[in-house]
Amino acid sequence: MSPEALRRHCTQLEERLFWLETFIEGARAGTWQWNVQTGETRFNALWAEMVGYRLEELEPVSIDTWLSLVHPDDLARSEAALQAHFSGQAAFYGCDARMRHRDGHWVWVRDYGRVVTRTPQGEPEWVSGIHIDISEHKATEARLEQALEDTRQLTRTLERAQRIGRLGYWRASLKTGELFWSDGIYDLFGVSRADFLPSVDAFKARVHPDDLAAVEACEARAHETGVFDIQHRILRPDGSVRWVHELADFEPKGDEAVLVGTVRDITEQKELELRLRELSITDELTGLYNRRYFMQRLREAHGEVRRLGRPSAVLVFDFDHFKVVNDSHGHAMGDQVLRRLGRLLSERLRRMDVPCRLGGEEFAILLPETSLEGGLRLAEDIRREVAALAFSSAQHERFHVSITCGVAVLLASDASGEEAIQRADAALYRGKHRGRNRVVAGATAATDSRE
Ligand SMILES: Nc1nc2c(ncn2[C@@H]2O[C@H](COP(=O)(O)OP(=O)(O)OP(=O)(O)O)[C@@H](O)[C@H]2O)c(=O)[nH]1
Repeated sequence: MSPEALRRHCTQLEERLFWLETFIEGARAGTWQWNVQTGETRFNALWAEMVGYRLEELEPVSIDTWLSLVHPDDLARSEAALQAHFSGQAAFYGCDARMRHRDGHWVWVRDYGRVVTRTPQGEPEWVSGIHIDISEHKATEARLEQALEDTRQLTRTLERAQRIGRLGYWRASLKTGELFWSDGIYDLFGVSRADFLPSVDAFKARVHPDDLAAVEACEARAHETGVFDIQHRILRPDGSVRWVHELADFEPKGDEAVLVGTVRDITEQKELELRLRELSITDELTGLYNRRYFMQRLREAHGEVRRLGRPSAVLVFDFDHFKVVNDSHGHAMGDQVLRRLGRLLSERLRRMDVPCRLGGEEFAILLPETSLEGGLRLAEDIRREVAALAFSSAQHERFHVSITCGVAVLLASDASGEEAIQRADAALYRGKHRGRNRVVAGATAATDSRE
């Protein structure tokens, strides 16, 4: 090489060295070189600075300098990474390790390196690498990990609390129909995460058909009131029915209508509530409605007659000579007769009819959408069927019973529904006088002549 070429080459080398140093400084990288065979080691000033020393203070440096500063728990990892590289398994050596700072705290370094020369036998000889201080990054990572763990813990607590409270939470986009369910809701709906993809439509398909209109009305109302609050039934795939309470409000998100809410299993509470309601309107002995409920329905029916002209009839009847039944066959037998009548009425009347035990051995039936003629026909049927019942006393004596029944219709001109009861009662009284076991029509505006 000519002296001129040599000078150019040297200048180029110097230039490259200069730039290399700027890269290293810019990266705040500590550099190391290590002769694996002799243990000779070289560090740059930044390597020492990273752990709070000036390079001179660490002299004489060797591989032991590194070994004395690295965290004992990280040594094995570093050793394994080195071996992986030496054996050719890994193209580079790379390991995160802690080094003790002069102040006593630990500095996290990312350590990269690679074999530069090998012995004629192929053993690694010179290895070089760099240290980058990643303490800040590690601290952020630790904070993130802690935050993640806190979130996991919170989620576990939330899920547990929800399980205990039989509560699930959901998020529905009414615009796209997308729906998110928490785990608890899958259990509540009796479906598995694997086979069921929640969506607003899929949810509605699980709502009890009788409650769907109410759920949709509640959804429509929610757009105005901002609140979605409804109790309804759901049908599970196994055919069972559960009651749920949904409570939600809107979360404004772009132009999407997003409802966020909770769902709670209230089946037991609802069944108890329905049972209590049933008990509060039922006569214990006969299973028919009680007087209080009957009067309430009578008021409603009277309102409908007035407002809509919808006709309703009432039957009032009691047993004939019931005292004799009690006296001859015992009070328990009398009760049995009353229960049998309860069964007969429950079996033969329409769902909309309201049979009730007014008290003692006196009964009434409200027949919505029924004329006087219709009421009289039904009363006659019941009278006949009661008369056909055969009872057998404890002493095996067979006996029959009969009823006398008064029938009246609710009139728009009545001040209250009770006036119809009074007319039916008056007809019943006349029936008793005429010899019992009969049906008598009460007065109506059109049939006053029957009085
Ligand atoms: N076993 C039983 N008897 C009852 C019950 N409530 C009322 N009674 C009886 O029903 C009878 C009603 O008697 P009365 O009002 O004189 O009427 P009745 O004997 O049916 O005679 P008429 O109605 O005039 O045909 C009384 O003996 C009551 O004790 C009840 O819950 N169970």
